[in-house]
Amino acid sequence: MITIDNVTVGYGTSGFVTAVDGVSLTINDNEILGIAGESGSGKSTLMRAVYGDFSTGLRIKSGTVRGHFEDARTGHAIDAPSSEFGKLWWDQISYIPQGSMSVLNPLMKIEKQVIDGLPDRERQGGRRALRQRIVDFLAGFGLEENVLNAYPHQLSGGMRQRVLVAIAAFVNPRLILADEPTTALDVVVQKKILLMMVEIQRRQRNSLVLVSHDMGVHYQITDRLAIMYKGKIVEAGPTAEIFANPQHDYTRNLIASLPRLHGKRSADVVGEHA
Ligand SMILES: Nc1ncnc2c1ncn2[C@@H]1O[C@H](COP(=O)(O)OP(=O)(O)OP(=O)(O)O)[C@@H](O)[C@H]1O
Repeated sequence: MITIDNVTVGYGTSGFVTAVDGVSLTINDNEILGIAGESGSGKSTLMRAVYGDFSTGLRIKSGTVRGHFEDARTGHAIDAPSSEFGKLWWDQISYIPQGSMSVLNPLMKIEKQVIDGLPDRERQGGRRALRQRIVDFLAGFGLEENVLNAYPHQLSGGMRQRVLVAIAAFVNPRLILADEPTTALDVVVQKKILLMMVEIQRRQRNSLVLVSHDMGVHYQITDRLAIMYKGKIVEAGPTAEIFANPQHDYTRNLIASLPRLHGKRSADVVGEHA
């Protein structure tokens, strides 16, 4: 679905500060791919490059990020570099950035933000019908209709985060990029939201890339895992294999820093809640 080939990404117009250094990685159809690594290792930068968001001064210095999708309406293959991904936002790719409060407009009610953010075609059946579809969809996330009438500050952090996940999933994109979607939340709420994301992925059979520094989260829900260290991917592979046989010292340290692996892998966890 996405091929990242030897990509070097950084910031700056006059100078260039490297944040991601010669990374190659594939995002496959129908998988949950985890990206782990310490703060500043380049995880968010890699996500922005994969999303094709160059608004932060981000620049791909060398290498390529290419997407391979299928147009849901025509069935035609779409093959594009990340500089053209803006056209694929919503339909094919959606993004849940870090920090719900910084993403949601504090001065605007949720309803307006959700509806205004959707592509025009979603509004073709009329605003009322769309609103009802959103209400039904939010119900699946344990969110009641009155959430739509609220301003972001009137919701808890967990509710805001669920709203963001719901918006990202509503139009059934083929790829959802989630950058630390639950980091600021307590573990109970975190678990609920992650389960929701796993359930969406299993239902929509799309791809979810989950950035988290929490190896426990990766152990529980990801199929494959890439470990970043100082701008590079130091190892990548099936999550179970990386936990069973970590190759890199940094990965070994990350795993050793976990207090105890007491969780179950996603199939069991989701099964319990099905
Ligand atoms: N908008 C920006 N302008 C300039 N430099 C940036 C910008 N965003 C990130 N960087 C730099 O790029 C490097 C990688 O940052 P990035 O946010 O991608 O790491 P991260 O692994 O996601 O960290 P965290 O876990 O703290 O979010 C860091 O040195 C950071 O200072």
